[in-house]
Amino acid sequence: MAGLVLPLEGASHEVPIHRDNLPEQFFVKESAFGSVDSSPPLIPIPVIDLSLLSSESELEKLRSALTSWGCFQAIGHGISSSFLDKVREVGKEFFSLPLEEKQKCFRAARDGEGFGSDVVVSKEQVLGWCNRLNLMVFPEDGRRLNLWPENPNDFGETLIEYTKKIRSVMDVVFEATARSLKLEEDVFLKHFGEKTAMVARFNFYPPCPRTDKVLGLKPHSDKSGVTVLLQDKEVEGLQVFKDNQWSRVPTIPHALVVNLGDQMEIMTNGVMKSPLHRVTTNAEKMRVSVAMLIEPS
Ligand SMILES: O=C(O)CCC(=O)C(=O)O
Ligand SMILES: [Fe+2]
Repeated sequence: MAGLVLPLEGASHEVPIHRDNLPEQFFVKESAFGSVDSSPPLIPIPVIDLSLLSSESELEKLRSALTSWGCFQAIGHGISSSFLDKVREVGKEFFSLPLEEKQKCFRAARDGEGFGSDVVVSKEQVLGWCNRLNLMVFPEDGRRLNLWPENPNDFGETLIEYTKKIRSVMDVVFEATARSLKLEEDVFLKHFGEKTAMVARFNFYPPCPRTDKVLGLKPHSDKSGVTVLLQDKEVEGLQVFKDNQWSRVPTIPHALVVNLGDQMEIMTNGVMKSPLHRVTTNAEKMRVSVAMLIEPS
């Protein structure tokens, strides 16, 4: 529902929202997954150097990460830090445009693509403090360019370049994942080939006046095969649920967070995990992340 973009826009540009008048729909109810401000310990998710995956020890780290956490921070992926900065930057530039400009990319009701906040399906629904821009980036003939921002003017070329680079990174990860499980090297690659669907999701979390009650994204697992996430360079927020507690995912500016989605958990009969994760809010700073959701064909 496009109109719901407005309260969040107000927080960053227009009518300031005060602690006392935040709509209740944003308040998280207590759940089995603990409260919002549970100050989780910083148990870092594993870090895997993709350039070392020819070694047995790094491969074993990968296997252990995917079967216990279902996610890891990938370094040594070959994408330059300056290009990762550029990807974050075009996202930030788009989100900081006036609402009239962003409206050109608005998501229509019942459409998954375009710019907007949570799709509202029930009155009871708790809303996330997040605006998102979803765009299909692969296959090429699936791109709906009318929803792609024209401003900043290098948005499109940057996203296309990023898509290519993420596809190459994923080829390495899929091949190594298969080897780590002692399976045929192409067992995953052949499910994520030419017919793979890839969606880019730019998440934008404005500063929030009630960090104690409101989440950027509620606990969820991704429905994708695999998600590759570029976190904000400075502002932390992502948390992963493991062993009955939330762990913070520290920001490593040049790393990509790889997390498995439900379809990989199903394809591997639960040997690999699709982790539950959530995003907290920040009172002073906005946060941007860019998720690439990769679906098996
Ligand atoms: O913003 C983040 O760190 C996580 C985003 C996420 O979980 C998602 O887009 O599904
Ligand atoms: Fe997610």
